[in-house]
Amino acid sequence: MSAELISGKTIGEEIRQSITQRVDKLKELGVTPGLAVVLVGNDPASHTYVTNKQKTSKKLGMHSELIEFDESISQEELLNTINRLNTDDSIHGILVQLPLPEHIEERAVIAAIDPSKDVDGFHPINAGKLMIGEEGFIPCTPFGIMKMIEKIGFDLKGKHAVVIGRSNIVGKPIGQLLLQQDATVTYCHSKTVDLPTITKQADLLVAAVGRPKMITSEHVKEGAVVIDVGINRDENNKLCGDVDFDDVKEIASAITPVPGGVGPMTITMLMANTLLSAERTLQK
Ligand SMILES: Nc1nc2c(c(=O)[nH]1)N[C@@H](CN(C=O)c1ccc(C(=O)N[C@@H](CCC(=O)O)C(=O)O)cc1)CN2
Repeated sequence: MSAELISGKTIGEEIRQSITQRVDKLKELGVTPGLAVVLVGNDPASHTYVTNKQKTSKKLGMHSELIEFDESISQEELLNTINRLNTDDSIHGILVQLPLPEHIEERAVIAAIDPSKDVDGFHPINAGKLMIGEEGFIPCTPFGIMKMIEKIGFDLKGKHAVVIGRSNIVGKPIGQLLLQQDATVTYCHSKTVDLPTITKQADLLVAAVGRPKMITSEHVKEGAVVIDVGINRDENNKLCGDVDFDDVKEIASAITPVPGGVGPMTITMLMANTLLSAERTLQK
């Protein structure tokens, strides 16, 4: 058996087309969605991601601002910038690219963003809203994963979903979203005993571990849907996920590739959240 490929490039493109139409409508009503991206330091991967965020937002007709700081910026200066963006009416979405340099407290920076502009969905208010099923902002990667699951028509009701990873950005929120769709959710992590016995029971397996090709066919049930959140480099410095794609594709029913799977969905859902934030200003 060879699994169906769940392409984030294709699904993302479809979603972006509908975003463009909604942006045009909003502009006719006098609101141009505005995104501010804050980048600190010189991490090459972060640089690529923020460039893509900027390019994509502009392509969709949004207003986009990139604010770059040297690695040595103080936390206070960064917080001042966030405060300014919080009160700027042309900005509907603010994000601070992670990771931040060690001398800056990530939690304090995230908490300083106005929750109504927190298009990353990382603010404690939005994390809490997600937990109790209230409308806020859904973090972009888990949001993208849910869109992919919806697109392939996989009904989560009563299914066993196993999430490997418990980060605030991916693992915890995706578990909550799967639960909201009536899946039975199990979280696994670095201290889980006998991982394959648990993952082998999964109808849907989400791997967000950060270890190249760690998940093999030994971890996967025949016919399972496999979502790979990892972005790693293999022994030949080639981009790969947490899942050994060539091995697992033989037994899964559907699988996301790396690159071209979950990653591109993250940026698309950031655009969706920015648009949503701008649309909400008309409801106030
Ligand atoms: N403030 C945030 N920081 C970070 C987030 C986030 O959602 N908000 N997530 C990641 C980085 N990230 C977006 O910021 C991101 C990562 C990967 C991709 C992507 O499209 N990956 C490609 C491969 C890219 C490559 O060639 O290296 C893929 O999987 O096809 C998009 C966005 C951490 N920081």
